[in-house]
Amino acid sequence: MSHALTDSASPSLRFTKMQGLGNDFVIFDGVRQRIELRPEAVRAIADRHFGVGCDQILLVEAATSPNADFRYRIFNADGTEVAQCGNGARCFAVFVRRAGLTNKEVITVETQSGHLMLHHQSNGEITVNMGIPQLAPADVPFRNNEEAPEYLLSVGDDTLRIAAVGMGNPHAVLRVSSVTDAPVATLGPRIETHPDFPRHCNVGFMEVCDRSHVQLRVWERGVGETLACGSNACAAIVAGIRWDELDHAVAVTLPGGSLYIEWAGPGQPVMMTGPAQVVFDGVWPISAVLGNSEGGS
Ligand SMILES: N[C@@H](CCC[C@H](N)C(=O)O)C(=O)O
Repeated sequence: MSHALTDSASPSLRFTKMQGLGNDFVIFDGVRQRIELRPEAVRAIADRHFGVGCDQILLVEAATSPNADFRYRIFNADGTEVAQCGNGARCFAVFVRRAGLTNKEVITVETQSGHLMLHHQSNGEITVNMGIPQLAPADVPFRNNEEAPEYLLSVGDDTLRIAAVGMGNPHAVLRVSSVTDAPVATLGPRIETHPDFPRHCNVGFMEVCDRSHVQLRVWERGVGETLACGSNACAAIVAGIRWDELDHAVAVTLPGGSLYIEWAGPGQPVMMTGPAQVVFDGVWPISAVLGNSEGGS
């Protein structure tokens, strides 16, 4: 039997639609349902016209290591599996408590980029320890011989100044004088797929308002422009601090709302605080992916 997406008990899967600053997710409980997500299933569910519609799908599973509470997997709308998602991490934290999978206030979760710690705050927001940023080019990964706060990147006839930062996933960050006029849709995909980023990258266009406030728009790898990207917001603040243009605690205004990011400096983890909200619960028919009414073959 070959399934694009399977559930041992029924031909449908329960999901919860959530959003963190408008970066939206379909979240599946893979602890209580047996789920295998293949790229064509991800694309069908994420489709905004023929599916549920989302930027990423999150699959919550039982932990595989004893020092974690859960494992969670992240899939971009184009079907690719990726290692990190800041807004998704906050939604995951709300999801597991609401689903009755845990009542802990501090949750440790395994991801492909390592363990993350998530703290529920008394005001309902979530703080995520996003880990220590990767600054060595090979770790981003980015093709350059030496580590530097800024690199030159040739894109067509232009030479851009960018930062390359790993947050468990790869990021480029550029300064712009105005996020409103930033060429996100034109330059974003060219930097995303630039050969100097061998695994492609998420691209942030950052306007520094003052040392404790920036505005940011993000072209996300595997999605396009989203209303917010938590991991790129972390990368942007790391870049801005390394350029000595920002203090160590910064408010980041994205099209979908604001995050608060703190970073003490190299070797220290980035802390991200922001909201996460449930939009609705739903049921996805497996036949919608398989193209038949049986839910299997
Ligand atoms: N929206 C996320 C990032 C999701 C993954 C990213 N598109 C990638 O391919 O690395 C966030 O909030 O961090």
